[in-house]
Amino acid sequence: MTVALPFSSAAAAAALLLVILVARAVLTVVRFRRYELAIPGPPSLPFFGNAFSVMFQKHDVILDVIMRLWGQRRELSRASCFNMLFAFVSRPEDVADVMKRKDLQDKSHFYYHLLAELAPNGLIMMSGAKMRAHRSAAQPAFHPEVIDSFVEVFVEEAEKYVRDVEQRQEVLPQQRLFGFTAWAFCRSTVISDTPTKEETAVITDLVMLLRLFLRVTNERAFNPILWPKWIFNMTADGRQIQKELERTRAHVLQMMNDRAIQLEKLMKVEGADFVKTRKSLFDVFLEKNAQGEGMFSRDDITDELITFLAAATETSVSTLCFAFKMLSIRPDIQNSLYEEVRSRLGSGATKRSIVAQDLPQLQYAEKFLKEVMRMFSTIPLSARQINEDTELGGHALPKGTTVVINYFGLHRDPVTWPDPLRFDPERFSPEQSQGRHPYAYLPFSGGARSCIGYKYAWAVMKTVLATTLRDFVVEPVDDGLTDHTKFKLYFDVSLKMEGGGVKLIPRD
Ligand code: HEM
Repeated sequence: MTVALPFSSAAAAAALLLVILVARAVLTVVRFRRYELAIPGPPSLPFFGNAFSVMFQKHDVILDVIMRLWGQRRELSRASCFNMLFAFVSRPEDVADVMKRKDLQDKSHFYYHLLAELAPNGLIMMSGAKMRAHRSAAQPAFHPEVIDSFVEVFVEEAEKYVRDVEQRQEVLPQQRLFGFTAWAFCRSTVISDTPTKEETAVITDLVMLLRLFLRVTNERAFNPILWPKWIFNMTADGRQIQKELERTRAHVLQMMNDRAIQLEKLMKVEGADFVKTRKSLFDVFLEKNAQGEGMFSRDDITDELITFLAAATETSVSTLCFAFKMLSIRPDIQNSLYEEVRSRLGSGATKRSIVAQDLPQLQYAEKFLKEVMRMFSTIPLSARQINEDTELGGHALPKGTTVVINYFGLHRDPVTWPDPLRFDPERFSPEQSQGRHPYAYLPFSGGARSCIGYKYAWAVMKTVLATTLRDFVVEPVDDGLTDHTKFKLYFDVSLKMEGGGVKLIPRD
């Protein structure tokens, strides 16, 4: 028999429940605050933490705010926001600890869970056994010998790109560098033959979508109202991304399916060793799919194509844009670099294209690009997830904390880099590099989650830089940006600057 509670008893039960819930919430806030305040950091409020400093900012000021509040701190420091704890590390010793520890290899939920909406099964977001399987399958495609075999394609694309710039005589636009890197990537790792019209359209759409997605994701990461997907999908950007993503994914999947059929035919004609000798990244993935390996479904491979294309283009283009801008305002450096290029590739009627053997000889180009990536850390920040209560940099950190690796701060740390805002490629001469902490310079991150494509990136960047300098003088545009310490920097995953155009004046 059920007994109806009199109203007053129901109200008392509800009130008790409410008290318990409030008490639990208060205890959570108090416990969190104890952890938080034990770590040095800028002033913060209970529960809200630093939300009012960082959240709801426009995307082009977030980096400034972060660097102002946390960038100058060498010791591990904390940020917080709605009871989420963030630990910033920027000292080589602490960064080394993060890179080496097995329990700190998973990417953070914060930020990365938004990136994951682009390609949830891509390597950047993966963890555990699947991540290791994908990395080890991809690794052979980035072997130095394989990369050397791609240089011909990089050169063809670079020559195409310089001719294009020559004809149009325009300010060097990012868009062209995106075209160059995207095609160099696709022709070397996805589609071996001359791309069809349909493939061209798919890749062009994908590059446009990536640009939009990364810009919008950065804004969204710092706007909690847009964190729930269903709210974001109601915004104009959200609707556009959803629509474009569905369409583009379907086309990429179709491209994969076509390639799988083509591959099957080629393997019948050329034997099972076909993939082994070619080692194109996506052929290796497709072969694993054909062998029934569960970790390589066609959906996984589609996500990998999107992930690798984003990782390869976004970073290389950002670095190259800073490189060209620096050359335009530092004629002394440009002259040294040109001398190196001329001594290998010649000039005027006797000039030739770059070949793989030239790349290791471009030593000054290497020092210059290293200094570009130090001064303008291509990826200024990345983040890992703490899955169990732990200790880092002498501080207790609870499960759920996000560790933010501050490469931007690491690369401008005055202890490692005296006069850090001075731009000087000679910092990377063998003499000056001696004794430097091995984790003081990490443009490609480090440890088990380091950049898998770094050797590839070197080859692409050196090829396009040398080919451009062989044919053009890089000159500044009339934008008043003559001092690199005054560049207005911001990030949307990779570092960018406002403006940044240069003029390319033909040498001959
Ligand atoms: C200048 C060029 C490049 C720079 C500065 C760069 C930098 C980085 C950094 C810092 C990370 C770690 C990101 C994180 O921890 O979330 C990373 C990861 C990655 N990069 Fe690169 N990258 C470059 C070019 C490339 C290229 C050309 C490719 C492929 C062809 C590539 C593929 C990847 C992939 C797949 C990952 C994820 C690895 C993992 O999470 O296990 N990157 N890159």
